[in-house]
Amino acid sequence: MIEVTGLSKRYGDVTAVHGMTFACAPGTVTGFLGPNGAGKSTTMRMICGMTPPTTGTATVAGTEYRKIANPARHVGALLDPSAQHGGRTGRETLALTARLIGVPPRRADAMLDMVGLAGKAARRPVRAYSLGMRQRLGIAQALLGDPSVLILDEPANGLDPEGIRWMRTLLRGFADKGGTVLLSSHLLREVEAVADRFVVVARGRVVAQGTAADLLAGRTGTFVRGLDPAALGAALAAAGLPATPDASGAFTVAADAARVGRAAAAAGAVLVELRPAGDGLEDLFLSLTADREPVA
Ligand SMILES: Nc1ncnc2c1ncn2[C@@H]1O[C@H](COP(=O)(O)OP(=O)(O)OP(=O)(O)O)[C@@H](O)[C@H]1O
Repeated sequence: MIEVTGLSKRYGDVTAVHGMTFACAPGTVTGFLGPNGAGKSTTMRMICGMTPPTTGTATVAGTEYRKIANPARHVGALLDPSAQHGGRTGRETLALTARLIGVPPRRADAMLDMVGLAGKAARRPVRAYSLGMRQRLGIAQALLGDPSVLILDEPANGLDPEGIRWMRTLLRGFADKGGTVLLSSHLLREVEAVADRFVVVARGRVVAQGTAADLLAGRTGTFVRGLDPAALGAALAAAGLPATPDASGAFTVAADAARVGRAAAAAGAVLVELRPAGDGLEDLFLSLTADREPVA
């Protein structure tokens, strides 16, 4: 469980994070979404005890990160893949961490294998790694202590489509076994397929949170296009359905698809398109985060 309560961070006159409150439950993946500069990294750094909050609290399993004994055994974090020492090989990096956190060295090899960095890749210095390889190494490092919580800042950066799919499967499996995952991204499509819940942030504040269904509740409607726009417009009007035409002659109707379809059928209007209105998660995310100016 991750609990963030009234968390704020000011840097001089910039408020990077402003009164954020949210929680991530075991068994779930939470997508932490927001445009560049929204305050995601700062929040994750505060949860992981790397940046002190100005006000508010962040706890993992009820305890502040800094007060957890051997935190890597409870919380796996990937906050900055470029922070790894470039002169060490992937294997040395993990072996060193394994020793520091008290896990057997063979677990380092198992993790390298799991993230696809076994063999030759493990023996190359990290400075020769691509960003995607660094992300994989960072994920291996985060998992090394067999934690129950994962906090990953933009882990999909630098991963190819196969790598992104691999990561999704890994995170889903982790959560399905009872783990808690907080996963940030500035791109909805990177987290949409794996997240159970979303915390959407903009300008340092939480602007929406919940499941996709929660976020989209009340934003329903039906998009409909007829072969003859005038005939369809007349059919919708005759059925008393409120319809807004667009420039192409299609309509967004404040009614479900069945009612719209029936109205068209009753008037003999031929439909060429009938679907939920285009107010999907992506549109919602863009409209919630449209203004990218940070709060001063
Ligand atoms: N150490 C710092 N000193 C001053 N300002 C900072 C510092 N760290 C972050 N900020 C500012 O805080 C705001 C939030 O930054 P943060 O990196 O948390 O956003 P983000 O959502 O993670 O964005 P990105 O996706 O670009 O990393 C930005 O305006 C940033 O410039």
